Amino acid sequence: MGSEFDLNKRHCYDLSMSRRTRKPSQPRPERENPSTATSRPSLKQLMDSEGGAKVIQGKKCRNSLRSHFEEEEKQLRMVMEQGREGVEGLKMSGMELVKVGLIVEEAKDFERILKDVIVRTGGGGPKEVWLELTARRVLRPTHPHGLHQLIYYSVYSDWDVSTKGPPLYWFPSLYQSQHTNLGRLMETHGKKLLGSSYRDPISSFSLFQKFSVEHPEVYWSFVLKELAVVFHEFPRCILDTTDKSKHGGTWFPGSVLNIAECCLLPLSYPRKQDNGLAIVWRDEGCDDAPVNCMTLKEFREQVMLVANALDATFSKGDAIAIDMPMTVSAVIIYLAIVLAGFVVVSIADSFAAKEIAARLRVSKAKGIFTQDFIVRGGQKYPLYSRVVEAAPYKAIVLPANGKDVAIQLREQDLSWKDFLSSVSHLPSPNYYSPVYQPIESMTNILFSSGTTGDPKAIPWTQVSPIRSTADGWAQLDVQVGDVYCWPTNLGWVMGPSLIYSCFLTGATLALYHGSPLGRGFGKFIQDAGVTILGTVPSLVKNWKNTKCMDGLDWTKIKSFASTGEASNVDDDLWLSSRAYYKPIIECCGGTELGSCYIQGSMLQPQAFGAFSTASMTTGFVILDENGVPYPDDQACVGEVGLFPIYMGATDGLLNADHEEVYFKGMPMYRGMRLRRHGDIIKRSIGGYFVVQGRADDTMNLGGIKTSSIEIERVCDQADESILETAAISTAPLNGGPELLVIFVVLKKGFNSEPNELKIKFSKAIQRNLNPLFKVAFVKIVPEFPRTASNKLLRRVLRDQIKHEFSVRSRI
Ligand SMILES: Nc1ncnc2c1ncn2[C@@H]1O[C@H](COP(=O)(O)OP(=O)(O)OP(=O)(O)O)[C@@H](O)[C@H]1O
Repeated sequence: MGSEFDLNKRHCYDLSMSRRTRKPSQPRPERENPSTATSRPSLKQLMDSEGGAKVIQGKKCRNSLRSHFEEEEKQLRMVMEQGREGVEGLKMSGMELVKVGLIVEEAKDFERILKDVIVRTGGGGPKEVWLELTARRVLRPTHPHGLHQLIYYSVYSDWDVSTKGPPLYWFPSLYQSQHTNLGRLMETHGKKLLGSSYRDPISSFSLFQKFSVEHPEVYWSFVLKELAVVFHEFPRCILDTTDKSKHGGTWFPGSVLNIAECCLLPLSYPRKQDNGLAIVWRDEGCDDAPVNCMTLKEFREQVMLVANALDATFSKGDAIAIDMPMTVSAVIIYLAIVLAGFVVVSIADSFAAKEIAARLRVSKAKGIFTQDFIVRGGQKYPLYSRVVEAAPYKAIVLPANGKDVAIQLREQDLSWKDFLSSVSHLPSPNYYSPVYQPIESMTNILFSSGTTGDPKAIPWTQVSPIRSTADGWAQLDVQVGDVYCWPTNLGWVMGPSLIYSCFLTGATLALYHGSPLGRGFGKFIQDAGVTILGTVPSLVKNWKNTKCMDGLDWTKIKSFASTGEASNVDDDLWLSSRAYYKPIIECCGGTELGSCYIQGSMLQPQAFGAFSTASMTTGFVILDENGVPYPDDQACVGEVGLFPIYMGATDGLLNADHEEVYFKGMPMYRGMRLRRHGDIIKRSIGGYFVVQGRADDTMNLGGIKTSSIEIERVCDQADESILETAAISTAPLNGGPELLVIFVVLKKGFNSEPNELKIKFSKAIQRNLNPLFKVAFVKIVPEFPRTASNKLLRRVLRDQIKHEFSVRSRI
């Protein structure tokens, strides 16, 4: 099995192999330059300057330093040779520690601690050593990333992924697990439901997940009570499967509610008090000002004010768009639209006028909320002018800064100030009676990213928010008292999901009004005391590469989350290390599912860039090329086929044939027509999953089906000049086997020749994946085409290269 971690072996410092023995062609791992990663001098600097060495070392001279480290290394070797199995890769010298940025005294201490850890875990393997290292907080967020890399990759240097599964970096404790949302639920009901098979939340997690797939109505009846879902009329039952046209089932039939009202009401369980913190936020540029706070009561009154103003401007049932950054006002508008029985049309603020127009047309939106400008990274970008180009019927325009908009509006448009003043004559403008609707009513029209084709217009009912929140509740463990931040936009599924995940669980929503790329964002995470931080892989890459978060304290974070694209192991190592190795819960799903179908879990050990379970109540199989499912316990790679009964999944699309997109041509399994999701996933030994990309991105190289992501993982590591790669295959003009083409974006300040890279890529792919694969062509580009949500568009690269080949053939 092509192993992701084998590649990282090239990151590994086999510390028994000194620098002298490293072959020149062997790439050094990408790591922080000690001299820039820390203001402390490196050993080389110390040794180059006699004076420097004296400052740090007092009387110790170069030779005694060396002999000290040699002595320590000898002792360590003795410990490890005393018949204990130990961890070979950890035989490191103090020199190596100094090389990654520790000062000499620290290196000595560190070496001692490592030795102690090895002794204490004597007989144990890498997992035990890593667990001990993290439990003792040996590696600190302030340590240079090079040290984290050195230790992690060394600990796991001899780890065989093909027999042991991916290396694990986080392990739940029994105590911790019993205090998670899902752990508590399992402790309360586990024995009753699973009988004597139930032991504890960790050992019985998989069994409980399977139970939830087989008895979703039981699971959801429990979880509903844990969330702030208040029915105006109770459902007749949890699940009704009599309507066979609805593959996913009819959920909570007959119930009536207003899901926005559920967000706004105070409640005893989960505890939501009027004076509790609903939202904390900060504007970019005010990084030293106190964090702004809004209580639940203040928030509710604002939402109700806007709901009244909506009634004064629109007709019931209208679709109303929002195209602006995800600010406090945007969240208020979102919930006000739902509270008042209108439908939100979510449009990401990065779209061009044409894209906005397409979304307004499909949704038949009667108006749009937008801003005059977007302030991001210290720059001001026009937004209103872009929106107006898309010709909405009516725009309500908020100011990016200050009290009023800074531009001239069209005649039919309203400023935010005028919009709100339309209800100032009401006796209680801050009070609104919610519009209760059947649970299946549409509340939001979202659009998929468009990675595989035209974006789909996806209707969210009142079921979707419940499903979305429940995933966060179960797997990210969102609880009362948490401060939850995820830089995103209402135009992406994470936007609405984040709103509901906070207000239906009693957590506080944290919003940064500005760019999440810079230090200002990181300082907000620190100052707001964020406990759950959601990310996308490109953000993490940027934070790590620019080092903009160095020195900030993120240790209140109890878990991270990542979604959108496959994560990079080393970037995640960096992220997790910011908070003493907290878990990064990978989430992968779809806008049309309202949820994740695979996730990480706080009840299972976690591996970087991998998913540990199907989400609660989700069942799926992995299909081979003939559509036949692999056995559940077999390591394999194939396309996902979801079990169709799925709480929160769509049963209609506004601009495409739902049946055709998700069900037509899918195989039957145990009497069910499976639901298409389009992802290729790999299941490893131990049941961990890695997403290998979309089925459309699969390549056929010399008759062997290969995923682009697998090739990219190898190529990303092939040379230090590489920031990222994209692999596609194309049929040659004159026919024959598909050709493998690698697109490359280089790191700033690096230069490389395509032909040199071609040789390096071919060698790396042959060594790590398949000796028969050969790179046909390498193209260096300044950046990759991406969807507005930052997903790589391989289909655009495929078209580009096809065009380029055909032009060349004509010359
Ligand atoms: N953590 C993740 N790791 C890898 N891939 C992910 C992850 N999260 C999401 N994805 C990818 O994104 C997809 C879901 O994205 P979204 O719902 O926006 O639709 P899309 O499939 O990108 O767009 P469209 O259906 O329009 O082509 C997943 O099916 C998966 O391919």
